[in-house]
Amino acid sequence: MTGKKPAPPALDPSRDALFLDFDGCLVDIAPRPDAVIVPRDLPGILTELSEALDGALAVVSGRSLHELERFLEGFEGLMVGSHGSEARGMEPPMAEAPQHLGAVKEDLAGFAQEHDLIFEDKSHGAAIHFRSNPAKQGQVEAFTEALTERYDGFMIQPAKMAVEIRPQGFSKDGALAILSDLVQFDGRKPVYAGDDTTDEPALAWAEEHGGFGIKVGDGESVARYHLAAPTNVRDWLAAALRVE
Ligand SMILES: O=P(O)(O)OC[C@H]1O[C@H](O[C@H]2O[C@H](CO)[C@@H](O)[C@H](O)[C@H]2O)[C@H](O)[C@@H](O)[C@@H]1O
Repeated sequence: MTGKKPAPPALDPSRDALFLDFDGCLVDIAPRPDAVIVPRDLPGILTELSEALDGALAVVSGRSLHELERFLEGFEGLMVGSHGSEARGMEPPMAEAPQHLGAVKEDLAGFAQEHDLIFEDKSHGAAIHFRSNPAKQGQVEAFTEALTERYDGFMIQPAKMAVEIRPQGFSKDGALAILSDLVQFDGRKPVYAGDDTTDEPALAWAEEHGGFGIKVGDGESVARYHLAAPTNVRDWLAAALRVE
């Protein structure tokens, strides 16, 4: 169990590279995607840390890039969105929105409306959230599965009380590999913090590339370290600045 795993060692800004998931890692999970509460000092902490790491810090999220930019307004550092297909501060992994995206969104939005569920419109995909009615999970899964069979180039991304449809061929660990080729990451030890199954390949990537992973919250993980909640992650980040 992750609960038995230790807390991570202090971040070393002179040697580490830091990759941070957003939902469930930097901010608490909320009842709806638009209801997350971003602590006022978070963009400032990320900015200071990014400077301390000479730019070797990136937020890596399943969120659309424009949503991340809105939530973290004031932080101008590296960001990867849409589960690795969008980025700011590096070459965007996916140059254009996927073909058939409009049709996929239209079908998903219609399904969500019909079943009184939340539809999340995303830059390269979309999500249906069933947190308000978990009994709908099976229907959401069947519908989204059928959509990915109808439209080439998309895949299912299971999420916390949601199912997402996103483009094939992109991933958070793939984004870490691209980021690591940037000069500011050269020779640094990758440290990745994340809470969800979507973060596991990136946590594994950090472990396999000389660094370590930090699993946030409950659940099995390949990460060797553990923090219980986003507040503990933010404390860990702030502690690294106090040492500076
Ligand atoms: O990669 P992440 O930064 O962890 O983003 C993953 C998905 O997070 C969001 O959904 C989740 O958080 C919501 C707000 O707390 C919550 O209401 C929902 O149930 C969770 O699944 C976001 O809406 C997605 O777009 C992200 O891909």
